[in-house]
Amino acid sequence: MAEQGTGPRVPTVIADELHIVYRVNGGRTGRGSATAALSRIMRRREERGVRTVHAVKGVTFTAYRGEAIGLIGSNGSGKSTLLRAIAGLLPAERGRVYTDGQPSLLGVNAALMNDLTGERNVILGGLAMGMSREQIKERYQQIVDFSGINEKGDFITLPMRTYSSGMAARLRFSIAAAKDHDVLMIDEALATGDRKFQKRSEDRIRELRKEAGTVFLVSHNNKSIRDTCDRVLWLERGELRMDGPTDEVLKEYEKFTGK
Ligand SMILES: Nc1ncnc2c1ncn2[C@@H]1O[C@H](COP(=O)(O)OP(=O)(O)OP(=O)(O)O)[C@@H](O)[C@H]1O
Repeated sequence: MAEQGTGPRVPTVIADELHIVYRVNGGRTGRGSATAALSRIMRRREERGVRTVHAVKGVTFTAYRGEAIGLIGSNGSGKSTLLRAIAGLLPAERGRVYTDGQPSLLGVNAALMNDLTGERNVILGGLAMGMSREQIKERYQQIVDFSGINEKGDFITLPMRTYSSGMAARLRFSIAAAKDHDVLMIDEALATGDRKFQKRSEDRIRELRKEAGTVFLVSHNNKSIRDTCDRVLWLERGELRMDGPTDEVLKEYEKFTGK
């Protein structure tokens, strides 16, 4: 847990017995192998209805100001779903999420516009985060420098669709990191950057924590989690399997994954 100096610990996110269920209409694929088609015919009655995916099952935890919390677990274990629920983008089926302020979710799919230039996207992203035009103007150069987008030429004036996935992820992270957040949630953003950029982002995450926010980081990179987080939540099949100090949880997780 984070060392918070003096004073009581301030909760920023509370998940209380949280359940998230997706509902998928029909769920028929329309295409696929002959076996898939056959099993579709056999199951067609059930498939006409709504199918459900119970992605988060009874998760309970409290996050405090100043903590950087890693979210780990196998593919499909519910990490992104949990973050989306904390951000208020998905309704709870049962249970509740309480947050202090509006959490910002920075995902690899964060909504920037591919046809706009990097420059315009910095403005768009800044406005979307609630910054004023003046604040964006003030921090514009800092955002571009942090992203390193212009290190290999004047890319910031080109449309984002011309960026590699790593470059786009760097710009998204840089925009989000320019603001001080009460609760910042980062979904795999660091995984796509190169090592030098990862280092820079990790330093910025540490700074954001010092500025008294809470940071959540979803990553399959145990090193990133180790270098950045002091606490880890491990989800498996939608259930919270472990919640504790990074070293303890990663030790068990590495046993589980056989690393
Ligand atoms: N929009 C959706 N509609 C229906 N089911 C979904 C949707 N998004 C995710 N799921 C399902 O919810 C479960 C949890 O998915 P989620 O994306 O939260 O996992 P994750 O731990 O972030 O996975 P990964 O590590 O692969 O990114 C999975 O079974 C997935 O198939």
